[in-house]
Amino acid sequence: MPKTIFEKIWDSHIIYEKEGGGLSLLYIDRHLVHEVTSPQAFDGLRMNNRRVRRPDLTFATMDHNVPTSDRSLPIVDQISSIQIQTLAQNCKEFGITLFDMHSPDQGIVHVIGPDLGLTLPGTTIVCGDSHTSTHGAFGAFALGIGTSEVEHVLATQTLWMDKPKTFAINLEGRRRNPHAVTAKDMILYVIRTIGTAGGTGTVLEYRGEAMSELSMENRMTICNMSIEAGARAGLIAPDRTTFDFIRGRRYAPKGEQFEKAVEYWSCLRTDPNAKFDKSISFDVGSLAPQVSWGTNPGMVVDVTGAVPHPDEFAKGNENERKAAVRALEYMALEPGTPMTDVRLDRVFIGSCTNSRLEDLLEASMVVKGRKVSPNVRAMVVPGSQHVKAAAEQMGLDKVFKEAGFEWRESGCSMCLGMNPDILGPGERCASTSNRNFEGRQGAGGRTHLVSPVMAAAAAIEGHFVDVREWL
Ligand SMILES: CC(C)[C@H](C(=O)O)[C@@H](O)C(=O)O
Ligand code: SF4
Repeated sequence: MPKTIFEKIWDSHIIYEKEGGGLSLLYIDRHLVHEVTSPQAFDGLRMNNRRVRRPDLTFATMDHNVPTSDRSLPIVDQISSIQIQTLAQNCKEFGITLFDMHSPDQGIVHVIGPDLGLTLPGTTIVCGDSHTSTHGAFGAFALGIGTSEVEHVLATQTLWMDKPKTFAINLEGRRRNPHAVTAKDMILYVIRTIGTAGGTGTVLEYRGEAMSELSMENRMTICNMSIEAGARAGLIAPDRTTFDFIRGRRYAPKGEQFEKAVEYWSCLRTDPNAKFDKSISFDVGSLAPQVSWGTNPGMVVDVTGAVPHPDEFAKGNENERKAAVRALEYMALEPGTPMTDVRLDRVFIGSCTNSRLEDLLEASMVVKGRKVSPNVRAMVVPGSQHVKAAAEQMGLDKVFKEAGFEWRESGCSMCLGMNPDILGPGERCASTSNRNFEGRQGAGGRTHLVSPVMAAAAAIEGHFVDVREWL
């Protein structure tokens, strides 16, 4: 029977499956760990006198709570400081490799996995973090799990789960201006269309002409936000671009092993007649840069559009209309206002969605030779120390600093308010991250989700602009 790539990975990892449905037991190839969702899992192991089953398949980093300023200084916030120390102690006690705050390999968990070659096609990857879906860009089944599941995986290297359904997202056509209309715009448009619950219970497979021309960085941006469409995971079949990215990375197979792996990885594609439970098609040819106006990642318009009126949603359902009213109030926006008139206080280029080298390079091209608007405070936070070093080697730090951006150490930073980088109440921010929920970047802060080039242009102008005119 023809199979989708997801079904191939699923079938090759099943240890136990009950006839007639119910939970299945899945083998896990890679477990990534960070400081926020792991402390209770390790406590659970200790209480039951258990060890970590496969410390060699488990890797940890510190990302959510770490400051992005001078790391030789003590961490002021008590909770952050405790979480960080606890992770270090747990990794030591249980024999897990940790990339700590001072390691040259430290970074956001979903950036360092691919950086280090820990993320490989055809594998199952879990982490106590919803954006684990990022790793699906390599043709892996990668999903976020809760803390009790983290404990289960630590103890057994397996996971109980319901088999998700499959959902094909066909992205066809070619973008007219791929520098200005980015992978971020593609995924924001998908979520705007299918909604934040559109992918519930499914694994999204992104397919089509528009996907094959994307770099791995771009593919990661797309898979990263699968979770914002409500999906369990998102994935993309691996191809030459994938194999070239992996070759030579620290934990990737080497030499003959690599060639053998590529042979296997090349079979990881959906068979021609395989059936998806759902499918939808998009033409990206005329796609415009996207900007979120509300408080969930589906509340998005074209940058050339205007803040919508709640009545536009009345046809859908009353709850949507009410959500729009509340979102507009929180965001302090008037219906009908052109998006290009929305003025900003802050700009954040970073997060596991858009903090890789290519993101920073693209943004730097917009910034080069220009100055950040005097009304805006703007920062760039590379996703990992590797990204930071590579960007510095290319002189990108200078481009950003000369324009008036802050250039910081790697971590989750202002993507969420778990470290010193936060918005003040009422501050409005153009952010390259993935969530614009109320208070996400700090209590009372207002988030607009955009691509790195849009964020860069907005920093310069002090408001949104159609970046197609710049690039
Ligand atoms: C802290 C963590 C549990 C959380 C997640 O799972 O996504 C965070 O990374 C986020 O982006 O909100
Ligand atoms: S960068 Fe943001 S979305 Fe990504 S793991 Fe960190 S907090 Fe979560």
